[in-house]
Amino acid sequence: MSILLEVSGLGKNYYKQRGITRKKVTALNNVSFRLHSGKTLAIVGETGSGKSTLAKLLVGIEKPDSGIIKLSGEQVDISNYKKYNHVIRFIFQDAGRSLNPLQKVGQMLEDVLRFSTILDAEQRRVKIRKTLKQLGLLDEHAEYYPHMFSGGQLQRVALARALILDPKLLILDEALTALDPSLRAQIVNLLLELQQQDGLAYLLITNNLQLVRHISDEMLVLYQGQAADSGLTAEVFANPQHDYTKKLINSAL
Ligand SMILES: Nc1ncnc2c1ncn2[C@@H]1O[C@H](COP(=O)(O)OP(=O)(O)OP(=O)(O)O)[C@@H](O)[C@H]1O
Repeated sequence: MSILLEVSGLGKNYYKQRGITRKKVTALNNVSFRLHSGKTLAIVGETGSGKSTLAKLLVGIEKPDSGIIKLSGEQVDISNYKKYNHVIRFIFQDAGRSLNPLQKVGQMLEDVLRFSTILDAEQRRVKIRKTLKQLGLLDEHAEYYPHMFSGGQLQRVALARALILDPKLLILDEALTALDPSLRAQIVNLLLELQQQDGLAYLLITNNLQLVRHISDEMLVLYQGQAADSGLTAEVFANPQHDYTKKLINSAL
């Protein structure tokens, strides 16, 4: 499998105003990793360790202060949103509930295609039907508003919006956390199927270590913005190096 995403020396600082002084917060410091096509990398770490900052840098919501991001071997300026938003898509926690309540699902998907592709109206219609089907939804769901779906279906709609552009990488930032266990299992199976069919890569941000163990090939543990441990998931679980990772894994056993 080829290297899809290569991140080297990524760094990001924020500045918080405290009265008349500005306090520097280093959210990420010199973080590097690689993700191969068709594989899953889990990012874990305590609250404030920089996980969401990493996701925001990878989808261009924030700009890094240092470091290089390469996609398929080519250095990219990911903040060129229109150029890369079909390659890297993301869904956040409670993604289903962040859908526009006044917009039918078909229209929402249509807008994504109109904004980011050159497909004509008929091609867009076919693509919407195909994507709904791929996610176990029906043609008629295109006419539904978000409130007409169950929680699990809503998560599928959010996935449809993320996947309709045939991305190579999907970032799931705590996207499965709010689901109840049986629903989560359904969505995880769906994600694994899609990965096998299409060679999608996932960057899974979560503190659910069972999930990490179940679906990730590799993991990166962030601690205070830095990589504390990284490597094959089974190896990190078997032989954690950093004290924080040891504690984290012990608490999950
Ligand atoms: N926009 C911002 N302005 C100032 N500080 C920020 C901003 N966003 C994040 N930070 C700070 O950067 C650090 C990393 O935050 P981040 O949200 O990436 O952590 P996280 O690991 O995703 O945490 P959580 O699991 O709670 O979501 C924290 O100290 C946070 O307070």
